[in-house]
Amino acid sequence: MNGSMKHEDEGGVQYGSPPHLKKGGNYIMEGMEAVKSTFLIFSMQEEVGSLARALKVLESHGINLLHIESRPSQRGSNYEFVVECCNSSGGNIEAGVEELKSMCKYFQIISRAHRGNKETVPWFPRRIKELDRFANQILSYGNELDSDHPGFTDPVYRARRQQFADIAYHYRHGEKIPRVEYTKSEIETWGAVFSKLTKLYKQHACAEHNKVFPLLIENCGYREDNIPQLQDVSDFLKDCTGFTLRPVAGLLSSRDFLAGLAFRVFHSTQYIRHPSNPMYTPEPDVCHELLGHVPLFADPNFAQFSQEIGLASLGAPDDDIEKLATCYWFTVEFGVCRQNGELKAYGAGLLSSFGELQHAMSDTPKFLPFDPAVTGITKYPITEYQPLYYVAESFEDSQQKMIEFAATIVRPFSVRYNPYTQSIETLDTKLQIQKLLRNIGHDMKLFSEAFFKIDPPECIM
Ligand SMILES: C[C@H](O)[C@H](O)[C@H]1CNc2nc(N)[nH]c(=O)c2N1
Ligand SMILES: N[C@@H](Cc1ccccc1)C(=O)O
Ligand SMILES: [Fe+2]
Repeated sequence: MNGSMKHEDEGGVQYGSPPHLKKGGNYIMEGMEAVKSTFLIFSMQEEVGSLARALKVLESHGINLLHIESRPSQRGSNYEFVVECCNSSGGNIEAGVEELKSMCKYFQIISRAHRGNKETVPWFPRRIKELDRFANQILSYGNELDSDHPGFTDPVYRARRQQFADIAYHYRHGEKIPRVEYTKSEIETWGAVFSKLTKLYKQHACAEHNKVFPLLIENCGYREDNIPQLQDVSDFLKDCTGFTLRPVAGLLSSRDFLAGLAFRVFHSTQYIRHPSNPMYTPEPDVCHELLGHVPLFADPNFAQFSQEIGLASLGAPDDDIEKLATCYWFTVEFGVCRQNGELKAYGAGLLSSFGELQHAMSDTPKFLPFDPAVTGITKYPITEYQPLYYVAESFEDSQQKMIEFAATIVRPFSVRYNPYTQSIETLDTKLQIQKLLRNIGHDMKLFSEAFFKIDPPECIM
């Protein structure tokens, strides 16, 4: 990966803390935090000339303004302002904030630099476009990840990876994902993975995965001799569940990755694993995303489940993100469930690695029942087969338990995704809740109308 992109040790949370990772090399810590800007979201008591007055206050404290926007407020007052600022020129954000706060009806601070500051909510994207900010916040080999990976020392492979990284860095929300012409050797690697896995799926994949897979063959060019294009897969998912793909250069921090899910956006790598070891790779690659994850994102229940996990993560404290990410790891990435009395794989990391799938379906590893309270604090390795898997009673059961666990995360507000504006609404006023109730009223009316049109009324579930 780009050698100039250093990830500093921010003293961040240890995610998973596998023992073989270097110190400071947290698996999925809080990204690079390239720009530690702070977002102030507020509405003023007096409307006339209010933004100008607010900006004057900030300027008088020497605060650098990076971006300003005004929108109709969802909270009932006329306008809401969002000001992105930073301290870099020796200004004093704290003092500026104190003064501004006293003039405001509503005031919230979100910041990447939230640690140790009780009043600051960890930064999260509020509009889908803000996912563009994740582009260069990835973890890379030689830094956070072990460098004993064959692809790390192969200069041809490194150069190719750089091309893919460039696509991801330059990608902006709303653009088509660039099509890639894969080389003969890359297609061979894909072919080896594809043919081996599709044979194993029949016996070892969960029913949900097996159900969707033929659709991907029909619609998205899933074939042994073809690596599907991310844009085609994204278009297909959009039709099924509204999920879309975004190219990403590598592993994102848990916080960023989960935030994408809140918008029904899945960050997908586009490069393929090193040809020396098709049966297992320690990093996500296009095989992992397309064969492991994508089939389930086409399932409406799973899509909703994923979005709920994403929404639960927004603005959550670091230790909750860590638990959520660990549960995500042991379910969506490496989950095993019981179907008709047999163990089946539903985790994407199993469904994309024929080495680990066979390992997981043997009696070598340990199996324990999935329980978020226990699972959420379990340590796990990331660059080798899992020694332990958590077994769900069913696929639905693990989703249900995860949702219940997510509900225990404490935040001063609730969040809701508005699909029309593709933005996150934080719900913290009566007016917003009244509006929500009105919407539910409309839905109920539609529901009863439709119900009575069905003659004779059939079972509605
Ligand atoms: C949320 C949890 O940490 C999970 O394993 C994430 C982390 N970051 C990621 N980043 C990318 N690009 N792809 C992934 O599948 C993941 N998985
Ligand atoms: N080990 C998986 C890829 C992966 C890496 C890291 C996390 C999850 C999955 C494979 O070989 O397909
Ligand atoms: Fe994954």
